[in-house]
Amino acid sequence: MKVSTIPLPSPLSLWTTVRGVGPFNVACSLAALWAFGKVLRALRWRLKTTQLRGPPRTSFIYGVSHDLASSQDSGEMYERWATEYGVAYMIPSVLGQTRIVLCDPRAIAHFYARETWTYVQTPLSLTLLEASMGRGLLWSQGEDHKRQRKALTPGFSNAAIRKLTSVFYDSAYKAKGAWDTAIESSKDGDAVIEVQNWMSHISLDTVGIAGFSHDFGSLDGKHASVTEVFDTFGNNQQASAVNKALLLLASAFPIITKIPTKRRNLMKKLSITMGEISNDLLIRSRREKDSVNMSRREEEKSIIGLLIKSEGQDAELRMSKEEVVAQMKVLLVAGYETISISLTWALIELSRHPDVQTSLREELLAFGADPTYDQLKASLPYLDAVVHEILRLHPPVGEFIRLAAADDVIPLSEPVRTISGEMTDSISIGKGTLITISGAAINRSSAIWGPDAKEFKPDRWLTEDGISGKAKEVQGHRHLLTFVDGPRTCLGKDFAITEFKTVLSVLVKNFVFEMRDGLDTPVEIARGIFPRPRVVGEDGIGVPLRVRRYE
Ligand code: HEM
Repeated sequence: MKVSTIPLPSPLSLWTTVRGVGPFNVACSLAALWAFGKVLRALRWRLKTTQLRGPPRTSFIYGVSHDLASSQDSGEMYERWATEYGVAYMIPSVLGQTRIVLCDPRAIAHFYARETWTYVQTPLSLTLLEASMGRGLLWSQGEDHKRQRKALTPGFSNAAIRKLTSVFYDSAYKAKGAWDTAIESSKDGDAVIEVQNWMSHISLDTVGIAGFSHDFGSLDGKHASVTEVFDTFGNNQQASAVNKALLLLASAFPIITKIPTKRRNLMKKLSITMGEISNDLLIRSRREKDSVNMSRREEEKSIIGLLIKSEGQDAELRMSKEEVVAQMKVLLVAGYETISISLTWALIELSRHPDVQTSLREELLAFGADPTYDQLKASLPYLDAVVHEILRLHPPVGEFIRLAAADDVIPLSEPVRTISGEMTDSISIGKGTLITISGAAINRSSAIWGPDAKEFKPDRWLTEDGISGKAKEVQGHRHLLTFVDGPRTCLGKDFAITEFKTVLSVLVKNFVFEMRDGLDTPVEIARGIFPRPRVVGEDGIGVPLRVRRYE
């Protein structure tokens, strides 16, 4: 039998055809193909995804994203919508995109169990994370994330943090020394101290020494280039309307992040500065690792020491030099801003609640000596309660958006009404769905934490009934989403809580804090890399407190 073959066009004939058709027609055909693909994907998404109710768009272009981005408390908006539309709902986002918001403990637990595999970073997050920190732990997903996390984990073990506790105390006592001097030189016996700046110095020097055996010296008044860049972000509050619009539109078109805006230039500067610091530290630590001097070798117990070790024999955990540098950037960003924000909020809330401040001081003074790592964990219940109440009310990172990389079905603990009016106790998620979880909304939800959810009440942590039944359904450290949950749960959680407790205990034992302009001084949210508190009317991220010695 004769098999007829269809002759393939030669490259030359193809080129001739393309030339004949003309570039305009080729461009039109490609655009039509792209649009067709988009329509097909949208149709598939509609078929595969439960269509839920939700708030109407307030802007044709941004949906409700602009309202959320400019709100002082997006958590409150998410909570209000949950009351109206149920524990899972849809919000209109930029350029016709839709996001599903989960406010249900069962759904959230299901979601976090599938993080980095079914639910992954959005293209915009990937672009921004890579530009600022490289392809480190926060950027990686799936198997790659698992490998990187395994290599870093020993640096955060209980034994490792127990050893680092003295570093936390050293930073706290340096700040105490400087504040003593400031108070002594004032004739009124007190001083107005801009505490946010000091909390940043404490957290930067601590993460430098504990993470890489590098003293940034910011508590000794040294200028650290990394703080300059972070501060520029913090002081860059009045981002122009154009910049804000570009950032929002970038969620639909990540390529927009390549436009050289002021924010992008700052991100670039941040990356270069952190890259330089990381490189210097890497070279020094390698030199020390090779040194025959045993006391030097002991420094390998710092987080970077362990990272560098992972460059060695164990092929499974092997990381490239770029990855090691990226992890150092991740540690700097994760360990610097978050703790500094939490400590600042703690000093604000203690100034607003003098009774809580007094009770905390009484517990610390009754305890006597500076508590050890194990005592900080188990022997100071009121300190523990204050710290967790701050972490609940003021999570430094309040909201996460992820993309479904595969179809899924998410179970709910209570049914919700769909757009067509039926009740459902699970929602189908089509590949490509954007999912939002607001830790701030869940941590402060009255439906979950009870009617006093918005109040600063450390006592709730002291009794079994202080935490309501619904809150107990929230999975995550102490039923909070502050450190999230699942494979991406904060690796530095024990580091963070120990540092938080150490610094707070030294400061509250030795000083009394008051809002400079009275108990009711309003505090607002200023937007830097992370949202930070700021006393209304202050420049940048100023939080001035009146501080006197406790005698
Ligand atoms: C109050 C302080 C802190 C809070 C509230 C916090 C919160 C978080 C959150 C929410 C994440 C998840 C990020 C995401 O999924 O995109 C995270 C991840 C991470 N945090 Fe923290 N963090 C704190 C302090 C620290 C400190 C002090 C360190 C290190 C010294 C640290 C190291 C990390 C690392 C390495 C990750 C990445 C984990 C992964 O992707 O597997 N964090 N943190």
